[in-house]
Amino acid sequence: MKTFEQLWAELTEKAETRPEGSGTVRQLDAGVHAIGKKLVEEAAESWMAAEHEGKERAAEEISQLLYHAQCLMIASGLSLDDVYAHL
Ligand SMILES: N=c1c2ncn([C@@H]3O[C@H](COP(=O)(O)OP(=O)(O)OP(=O)(O)O)[C@@H](O)[C@H]3O)c2ncn1[C@@H]1O[C@H](COP(=O)(O)O)[C@@H](O)[C@H]1O
Repeated sequence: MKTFEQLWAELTEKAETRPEGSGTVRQLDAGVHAIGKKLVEEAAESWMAAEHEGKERAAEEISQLLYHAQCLMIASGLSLDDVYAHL
């Protein structure tokens, strides 16, 4: 298990070091447009899971939504503080 901040630290490190076989590096290389599409897909899957598939599936889909939101932030050059400033 990891927190939002721990995942962020892991993903920003991967973006910098670009380890072989990292799905995150692949996502980032695909760019903002491709990541944005994935984010929307995960948002829809989160909605469907929450409405029809129960808590466990909803939690799983929402975790993927958060992962792709972080990828979009990194690909857009945003920091956590840039986003937290609006919360
Ligand atoms: N939390 C996640 C995470 N959530 C979602 N995903 C990606 O999102 C996909 C889920 O999308 P779908 O449900 O649509 O599944 P899919 O259709 O099989 O996926 P695609 O074919 O569309 O890629 C997964 O296949 C992963 O590619 C994630 N990929 C990585 N992480 C974490 O990110 C960290 C770094 O990962 P790597 O960069 O791969 O080392 C690790 O801690 C991972 O646990």
